[in-house]
Amino acid sequence: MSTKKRKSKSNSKRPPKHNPKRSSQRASISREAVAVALTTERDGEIPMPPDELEQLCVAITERNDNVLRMRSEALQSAERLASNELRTWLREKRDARAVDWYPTAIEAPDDLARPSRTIDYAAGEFYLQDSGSLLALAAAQADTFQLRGKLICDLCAAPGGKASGLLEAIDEPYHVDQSQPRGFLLANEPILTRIAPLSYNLARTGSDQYAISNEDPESLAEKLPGLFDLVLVDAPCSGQALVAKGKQSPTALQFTHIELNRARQNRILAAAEKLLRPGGTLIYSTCTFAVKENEAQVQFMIDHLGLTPAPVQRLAKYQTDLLNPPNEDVLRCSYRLWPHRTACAGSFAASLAKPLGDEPPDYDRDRKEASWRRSTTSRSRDQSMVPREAIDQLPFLVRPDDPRHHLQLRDWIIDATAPDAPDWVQEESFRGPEIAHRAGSTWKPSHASAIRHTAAIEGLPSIEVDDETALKYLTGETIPIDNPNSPSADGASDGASDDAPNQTGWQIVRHRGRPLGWIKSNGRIGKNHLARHARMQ
Ligand SMILES: C[S@@+](CC[C@H](N)C(=O)[O-])C[C@H]1O[C@@H](n2cnc3c(N)ncnc32)[C@H](O)[C@@H]1O
Repeated sequence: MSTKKRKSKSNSKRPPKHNPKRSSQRASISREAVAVALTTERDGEIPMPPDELEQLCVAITERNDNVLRMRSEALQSAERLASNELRTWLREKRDARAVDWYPTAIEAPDDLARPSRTIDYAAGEFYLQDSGSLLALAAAQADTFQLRGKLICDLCAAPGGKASGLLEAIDEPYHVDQSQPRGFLLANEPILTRIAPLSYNLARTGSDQYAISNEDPESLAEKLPGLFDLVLVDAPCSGQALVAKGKQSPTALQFTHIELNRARQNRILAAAEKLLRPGGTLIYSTCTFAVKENEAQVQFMIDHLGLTPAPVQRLAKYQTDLLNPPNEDVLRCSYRLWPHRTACAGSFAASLAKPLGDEPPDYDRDRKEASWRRSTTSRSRDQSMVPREAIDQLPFLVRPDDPRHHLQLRDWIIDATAPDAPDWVQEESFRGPEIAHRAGSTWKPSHASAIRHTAAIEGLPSIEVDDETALKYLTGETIPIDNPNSPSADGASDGASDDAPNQTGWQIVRHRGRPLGWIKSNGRIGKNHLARHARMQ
């Protein structure tokens, strides 16, 4: 962990340095192609000075290190972290490394070589992402307490970089202070194969205040019109900012590609407007540079969807000036991060509001009439769907009578929906946080059920491990069970006497009280059941 690593800085306080070793595709992106992408019309003027355009063409192929978007609990008490490097940075030098537009994210300390290979990362203390993608979260004010208790829809959510930030924003304050209202997030992703990473990233937050849907935006808007306080459209786009990551080819700069994306974005935005309650906020973002997919879409929302600009004061210095001809309404609620100015991959975000109508729907009612207060008929019907074998095999986990969740069976997966989830989560059969699944004839606890917030896993069998054992576990190894008196998460002894046999069966591995995943113990060793995608590579 202490190996020195050269980092390119992603904070606007430090302008990027050109690193030729990182410019693998540099030769394949021409200044002309970027220029076309930046014009609103095929033959329009290039709205950026030529020398700046040149800098952009170089920067577009540079790689930047991801930053650490910290969980608020970690920021409040750095002591809970295992990494000395991170603890020191958070205690003493956090401001110097904070991302300018999203101060609860920091650049990785130089002496923390691979943040993704730390116990703290496995324990969900931070999420790694390009600092550019934090622009949309900043526009949504996800690093303040303004979103707590809100009902939010992330319409294009996979793999969940922004959805997990929104989920923390609506729910984490509750876990720090339980008098705070709880919010709820619907994370929608129309492409089925992208749901698994989305589920994992949402589960990592430890929250159960979410559901996942796999719908086309238009059909979702028909089911849930006028409900949400905030809708995020982090749209599929030509992805010009992803060229350096190798996730997009330079064809992302072609006119036809941009045009196809623009048309798709129009449809998604129209659905997003329908999902919003009057007075609600729409955050639109992309990771592309084309004006047609950015400022021109904001113009579309104002002209055709009746939305109004909702400027975000703190982002004023990132306000865009690229529109030809300029339109004040568009420019004052639209923000850009440029890779040649800030050393992130580059991104766009805009904030708009839906005007208040005459009769705002009583969206609060949906949340208040939560599932655990609803009629016993629907509750017992859903709970009875849980197979008897699942309850018999995992009696400590699959408990239909537990008021802390509402169980649902789907495709041999048992979800545990939050008790105060809105009714439509069950009615529409959206997926919730997974607690168990069937493999062959055996029911197994799911990874997500181990890594929930401490209150949700209270009372479940667990074993506390030291740094060395935690690292072993995270790389997929079997671990020794040699400490029957190890403290459980709340610091209490597990009650075993010196000569008592070690616990057997399913147990949650915890490090400093923070859950990491499951093992199955035979009393001497713990067989590793950490989900493959959660392992350190
Ligand atoms: C830019 S990515 C979203 C990234 C995500 N918000 C994050 O922060 O991790 C766009 C997502 O939109 C999804 N998508 C593709 N077509 C869509 C459509 N017609 N409607 C909504 N989403 C779509 C893609 O599958 C992709 O997961």
